[in-house]
Amino acid sequence: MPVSDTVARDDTDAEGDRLPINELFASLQGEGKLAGVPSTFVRTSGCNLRCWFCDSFHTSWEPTHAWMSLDEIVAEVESLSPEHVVVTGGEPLVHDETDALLSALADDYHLTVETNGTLDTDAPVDLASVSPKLASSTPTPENAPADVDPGVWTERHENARVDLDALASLVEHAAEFQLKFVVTGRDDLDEIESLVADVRGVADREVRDSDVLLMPEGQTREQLARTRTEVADLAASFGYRYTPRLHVDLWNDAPET
Ligand SMILES: C[S@@+](CC[C@H](N)C(=O)[O-])C[C@H]1O[C@@H](n2cnc3c(N)ncnc32)[C@H](O)[C@@H]1O
Ligand SMILES: Nc1nc2[nH]cc(C(=O)O)c2c(=O)[nH]1
Ligand code: SF4
Ligand SMILES: [Mg+2]
Repeated sequence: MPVSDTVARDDTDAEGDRLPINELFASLQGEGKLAGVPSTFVRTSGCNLRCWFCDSFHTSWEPTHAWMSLDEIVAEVESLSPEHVVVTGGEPLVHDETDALLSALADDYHLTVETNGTLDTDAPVDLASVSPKLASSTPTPENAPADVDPGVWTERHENARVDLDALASLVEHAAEFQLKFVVTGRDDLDEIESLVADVRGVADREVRDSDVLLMPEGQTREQLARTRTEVADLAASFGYRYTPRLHVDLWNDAPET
């Protein structure tokens, strides 16, 4: 599994606000405008969507986690050396406590939030890394992960996956932003063009083509090898930016990478 299926820590009995944490580790940012930058990753568990391709199965379809207090999370982040912190999930913004975590870290770190763009935040964020989900992400009985029946999630995911107000708020609020689309093939591009036009229509901030990133779908090196050249060619022909998935190239689907 690309994220941890069992969690190597105990629930805290500390006082105060807590978050369900699937993993907390140092690595290189693998995706987006900051690809290659040493970063500490805080991965919350739990999501309001169910992408069929989710590379973090144990935060969405089958969540695992330990409950950690915000003080414990901050202390563990401090014990690792990177100046950049990436708060991800699951969907980190489903938890009210994520705002408090971001506020606690803001003075000392560059903060990236990885979000599916359906929820917004008032907390301080340096890079809003927004990955709106396309129709091609919707789970069906045919594409769902092994041993999973998507059930109500086909409709729930489809209804919830795009919220233009939340997208506008995220784009306007953070110091910097990127719109990072997971691309499965040429058919995704019409929806990306239309969604980017919609965001330009509602957001009170310029969205440049270079803020739009196309990322190949693939949880493993083998899967990425099948999608990345087509996605790179699409980025070149549409004038958008391509982002690799460096961590998959380097460490395949190992946990804590
Ligand atoms: C696991 S998600 C967590 C953050 C948030 N829930 C989201 O979807 O943006 C982290 C990043 O991985 C991307 N991702 C998930 N599964 C993927 C896959 N199979 N191929 C490529 N990117 C994937 C997401 O689109 C997102 O940019
Ligand atoms: N190395 C590395 N870079 C990443 N960038 C975004 C990630 C995520 O899961 O949100 C991620 C991840 O899981 N690992
Ligand atoms: S929104 Fe993110 S965490 Fe949730 S299922 Fe999709 S990729 Fe996974
Ligand atoms: Mg990841």
